[in-house]
Amino acid sequence: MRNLVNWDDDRLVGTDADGEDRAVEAALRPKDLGEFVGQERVREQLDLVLKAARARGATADHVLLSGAPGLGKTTLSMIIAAEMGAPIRITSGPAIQHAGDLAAILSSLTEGEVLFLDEIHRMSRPAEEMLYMAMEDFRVDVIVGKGPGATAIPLELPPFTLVGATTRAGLLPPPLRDRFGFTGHMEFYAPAELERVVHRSARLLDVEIEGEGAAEIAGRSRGTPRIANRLLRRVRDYAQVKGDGVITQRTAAQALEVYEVDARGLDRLDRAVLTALLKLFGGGPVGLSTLAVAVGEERETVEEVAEPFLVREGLLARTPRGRIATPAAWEHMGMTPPQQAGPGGGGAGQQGLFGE
Ligand SMILES: Nc1ncnc2c1ncn2[C@@H]1O[C@H](COP(=O)(O)OP(=O)(O)OP(=O)(O)O)[C@@H](O)[C@H]1O
Repeated sequence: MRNLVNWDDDRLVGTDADGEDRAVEAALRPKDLGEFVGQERVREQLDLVLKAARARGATADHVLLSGAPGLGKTTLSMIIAAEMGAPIRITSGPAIQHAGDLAAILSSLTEGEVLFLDEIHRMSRPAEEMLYMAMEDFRVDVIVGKGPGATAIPLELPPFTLVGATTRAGLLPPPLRDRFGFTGHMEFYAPAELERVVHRSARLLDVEIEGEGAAEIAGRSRGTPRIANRLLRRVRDYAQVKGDGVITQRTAAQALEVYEVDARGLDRLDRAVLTALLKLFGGGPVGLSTLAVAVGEERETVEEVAEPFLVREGLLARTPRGRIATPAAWEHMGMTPPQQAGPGGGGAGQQGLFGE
């Protein structure tokens, strides 16, 4: 079976960072809250939290950031450290499988240090329980020995700020969630905000770009700065090879057509799903398995890789009877729904056959 993570990695519009992303992201990260584009509410609230902590001369409260990949959680954690004049340690939930791994990290923190824990919902249970006490009392109990002879040795920790990141705050057990003093929910970015991200990155990458070129890239970036920066790099390549290096609306549109990212940010897989749904099943309802077979992909790929964005965009709906295309899907794909095709048109009468 095809690995879903790899599917997402391979996509130009995938949200997880690939090797090239990681190499350039460090250079493109905003360094302070003023440079951080969008997320007005989180930015404003965080600004208050940090200013108040600085005024008290205290370590900032623990911060939980939730939101989809690539929206700037890592960037924001680095900004928190920078604004507090503190060092930062970066690790992730899956990297902490034993409570001992966490104890080793916690005991080496310095006073005021920021600990960024990405994918905090994927930590092991024992590590999670150790974290409760560390967050609340700045103390951990290190268990030495096994069985009846095991002893808990208390270890004092310096005050630190935990910044936890998760794709969904709801995935966290309430006792962990409650120990954060501030929770910021990161939203997808509006096109105008992504335009600012693209302009800023173009400046840092020393690429000349026109306003309409930035708008074209922003409109295809699925509300996500990481994707905007990735598309910018591919469009830059195209502009250098096929033009004079300047990114105009035309070069951006042509380049992204070559890379099969359409005007709304849909790629080949997304369009294959919509095409099957519209052409073969008259817009649905159709069951997920049937749709997946029609697209030639695994059920999970359709459900977890393609559908979330199609649903978010209002192009596809998941109903108890199966998947259905919305009027916006017909419009986006330049097709006419069966009921509007005149007498005898479309296969609406057969739709029930394909529901699951
Ligand atoms: N608000 C923003 N303004 C400008 N650039 C941004 C912003 N948010 C994110 N970026 C850029 O997007 C890229 C991805 O951001 P980041 O790594 O912080 O995302 P993330 O939410 O931590 O993703 P993941 O959950 O996959 O680790 C970075 O290169 C960063 O420069």
